Amino acid sequence: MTVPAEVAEAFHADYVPFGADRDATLAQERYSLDQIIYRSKRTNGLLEVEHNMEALRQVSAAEWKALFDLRSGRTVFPFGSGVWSKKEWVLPSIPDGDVVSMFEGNSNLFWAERFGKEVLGMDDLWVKQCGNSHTGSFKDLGMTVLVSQVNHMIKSNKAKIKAVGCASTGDTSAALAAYCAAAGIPSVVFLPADKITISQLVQPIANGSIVLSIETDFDGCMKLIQEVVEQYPIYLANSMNSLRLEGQKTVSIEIAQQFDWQVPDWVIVPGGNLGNVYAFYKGFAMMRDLGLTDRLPRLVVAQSANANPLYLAYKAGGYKGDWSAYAPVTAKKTVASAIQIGDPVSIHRAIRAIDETNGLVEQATEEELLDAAAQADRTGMFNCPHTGVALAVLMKLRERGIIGVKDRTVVVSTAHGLKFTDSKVAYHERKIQNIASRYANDVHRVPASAGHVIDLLRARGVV
Ligand SMILES: Cc1ncc(COP(=O)(O)O)c(C=O)c1O
Ligand SMILES: N[C@@H](CCOP(=O)(O)O)C(=O)O
Repeated sequence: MTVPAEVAEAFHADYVPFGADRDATLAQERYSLDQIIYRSKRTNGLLEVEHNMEALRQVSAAEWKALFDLRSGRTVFPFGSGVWSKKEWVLPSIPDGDVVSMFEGNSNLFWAERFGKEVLGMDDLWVKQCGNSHTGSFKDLGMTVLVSQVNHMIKSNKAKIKAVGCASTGDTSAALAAYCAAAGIPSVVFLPADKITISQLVQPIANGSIVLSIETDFDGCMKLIQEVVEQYPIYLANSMNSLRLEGQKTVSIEIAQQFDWQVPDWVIVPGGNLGNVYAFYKGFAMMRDLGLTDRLPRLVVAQSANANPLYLAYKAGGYKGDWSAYAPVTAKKTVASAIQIGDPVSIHRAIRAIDETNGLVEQATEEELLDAAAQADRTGMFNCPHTGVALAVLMKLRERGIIGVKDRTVVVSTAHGLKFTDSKVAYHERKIQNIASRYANDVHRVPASAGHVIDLLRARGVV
């Protein structure tokens, strides 16, 4: 299956202000993706990548499904990538040769059979393993798109870019560093000093980034990078840049694809800077609008109780559509360090995603998220703390009967647990203050004698 050239010619995307689909006056403002611009000149709000949907409708839903199914997971560059298998819906105009891809996406949709059945009484629970990827988090999905576009702009002399930069709690920086290194483009990462894990820190170091450890928190780094990119030829790689979301939205398309083009009832996404939940919404909405699916799932944002500005606004009225109480917070320390964010850049995008999907917001305390991650690990997963937040939220929503026994539910695992071993080890060693470590598993140190070994195994009931 190929798209006829005369149809493909019309595929095109531009930047428009966020909200332009609802306000015709905003829709008049429009920029090429080859321009360096992150905010609307009129509203100062964020931008949105808008596709020529009429052109995409010239291909039927059945043809799109067949095309995506044919390409995914194969070796033809760049279409074997989970992201680039949907190239026409992502960056239709970029030449294939300018794409910087590590064949990201196509991640496992894990059937959480034991956790679902034994802990929650559910048999249709799935975990989308976005951390099983090149740099160990979902950020690869967005970064392949952003760095490809930068590569294209540099190669075709369309813009003056000397480096690509981001503020990061550790995962965006890892992805940026790797994709830039692959393309031979310099990168700069702004990291909050002592607030990311050692495994995350070593990633941009190894990939040759300029690594800044800044004496502030993530929100402080985010403000700084915005100041710097305004004045110098450094291109911004945070999800504030809507190119990132074009890649991240493909994960919802991939989930539907993995369910033979069925939409789940619920998708639970850990939220920090809040770009990802909007990317999920965009992907699901695009599939529905092009007729591949017939509905949207209900999206749940799962926040750490120590970094919960969206949750507070939801409780204060967001649940009935009144978000006026929203205010940034100062994020407190959480083991879910990648979502230790108090002033999320994509707040309005997240609100849109929740309102449009009849979604909701819930939070998890440190103990709840650590226990949930450990309990699920006992059934074969190896969860990062952010996935722990999403799992703890799922447990709460099940207990309250909001998520039903039969509901098809997807928990989004956003990073690999191996990037967060410090807190996992501390949990099992019962070394986290005020945490009971109810699901801790001890390491048994024994003398090197068969007698001691057998005594231990007997005590544990396995001999
Ligand atoms: C592992 C992990 N989970 C979840 C998130 C939250 O994603 P978002 O910032 O798009 O809400 C991030 C980054 O913010 C992350 O690195
Ligand atoms: N968790 C993120 C925070 C920045 O998010 P972004 O999606 O806006 O880049 C990280 O890993 O840095």
